Amino acid sequence: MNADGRTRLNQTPEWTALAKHREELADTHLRDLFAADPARGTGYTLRVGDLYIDYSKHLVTDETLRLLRELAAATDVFGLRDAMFRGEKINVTENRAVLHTALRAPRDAVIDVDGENVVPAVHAVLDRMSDFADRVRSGEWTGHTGKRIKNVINIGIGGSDLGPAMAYEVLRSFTDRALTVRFVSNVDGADLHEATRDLDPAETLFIIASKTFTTIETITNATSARQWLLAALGDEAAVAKHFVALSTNAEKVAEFGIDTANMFEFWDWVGGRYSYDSAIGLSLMIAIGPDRFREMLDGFRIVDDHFRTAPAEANVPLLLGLLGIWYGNFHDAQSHAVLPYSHYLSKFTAYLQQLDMESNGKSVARDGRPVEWQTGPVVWGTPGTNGQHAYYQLIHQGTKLIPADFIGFAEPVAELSEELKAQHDLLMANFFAQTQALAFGKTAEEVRAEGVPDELVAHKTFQGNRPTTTILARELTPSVLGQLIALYEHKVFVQGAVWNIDSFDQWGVELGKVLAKRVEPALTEGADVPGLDASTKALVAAYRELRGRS
Ligand SMILES: O=P(O)(O)OC[C@H]1O[C@](O)(CO)[C@@H](O)[C@@H]1O
Repeated sequence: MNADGRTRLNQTPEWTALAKHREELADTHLRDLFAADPARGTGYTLRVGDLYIDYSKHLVTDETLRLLRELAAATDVFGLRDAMFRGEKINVTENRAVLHTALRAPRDAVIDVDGENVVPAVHAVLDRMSDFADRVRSGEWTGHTGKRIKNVINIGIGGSDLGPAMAYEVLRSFTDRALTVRFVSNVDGADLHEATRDLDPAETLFIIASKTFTTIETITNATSARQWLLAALGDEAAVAKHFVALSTNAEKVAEFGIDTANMFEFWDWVGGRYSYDSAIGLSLMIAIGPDRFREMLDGFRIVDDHFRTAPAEANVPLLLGLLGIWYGNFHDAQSHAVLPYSHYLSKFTAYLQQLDMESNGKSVARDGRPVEWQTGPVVWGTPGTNGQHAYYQLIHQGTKLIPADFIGFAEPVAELSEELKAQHDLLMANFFAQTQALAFGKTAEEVRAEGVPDELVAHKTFQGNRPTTTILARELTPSVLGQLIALYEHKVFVQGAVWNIDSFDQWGVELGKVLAKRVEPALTEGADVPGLDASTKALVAAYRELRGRS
């Protein structure tokens, strides 16, 4: 038993039953499963909102899915889900509610945290953001010298960067093309340099995005941005027209020198990696306009409602979470690939890396005891067609099992020329061909029948049996983006709930931050930093020598 009264996951009968079932299926190939059930291609599909989900190419039977759902029931995934939606403090190590779902709740919803309904505050901030975004977009909000704002630079890192940066890329064809929108995250000065070098400070608005407003990378970049602005405009008063803040920490925002009247608030019950539909999305809202931002929120809500109400057999986030558990815990899969067949989704997987790996990269259970089971996978991937010519070889014929999500759209983006739209069928032909090849492979007999010489048959054989989920939507819209993100948010939730870990803290990033602060004086002043290990000490000495400092 755990301290929280739960039987340890790997000692539950449901876990043992899955392990046994896995052995029974060891010799079953996807070819067998499809041969045994001609309706599998349509039967193993679900819909949520505008998303068509095909999970037929997974190494599962009805019995597998039943056993996985029993594991979810035994670990009370839906109980924890309801607690999350109710605003209970399920982030146990930080004693916080987890309420990103309140960010897209309708105006009349009531969600209490510590006895207070948070929904009116959410909508008040959304309304302020909308007003501000409209003023920037229309040119009513000008810079200090009266020039129109033409450039928006979001300075933030992690959850204060990846979400809006990803969504801006995804929805680029919906953006105001007259605006230049850039994202600076890296404390490497090159990032800010490249983002500002061709811009006029008088036309540039900086959005400083930081939940805590203490993150050193962001504060350092924001300070440099202010110097860049003031070097050109020479008047401290210019900051008020060129800097706004997105944060939970009004005190630190004021300390930095941004008027809190120019601050857009969010709350400690919004995790950084779950925050781009909060005030953190301001740069995106300026780019696409408030209406499209709200369409995106509607998309999130469609999947929230589905996750909250759909029965286990039809619940897509539950299914996707459980499939990941099937491979990670019962097939030793170490990673999960996300492979979008859309150029606009080029930053999608990078965003999911934080969402998934910062949430579920944990090795102690909620009761503080070490887990004895695998938790979150390594999430990776890039747009599919490029990946085909790079790392797909390993997915097809390597020794590792890599479950993958394929995401594609029936329609090309509306603004493409007819000629470029005509390329879409080729893109999607690749999309469908890849999951077929991964699932069914090519047998030695089929290779031989093509007249391939004996010595090459093994090389040209594809084992197949590589599992994939296909997620297909008609077109890439703000709503569909919201649906996709909520789908992955809740999938990550399901897995954390089964593994009994706290998916909403991130203590693992702290040590490096503390050490960086300690090491810096060793680099700059040659200070003798206590506690530096021999390797790091030698590296610091080499660095100083290379910089001519010793
Ligand atoms: O928004 P903040 O407070 O600057 O934090 C940025 C990021 O840093 C982290 O705390 C750790 O990397 C993330 O969880 C967060 O998204």
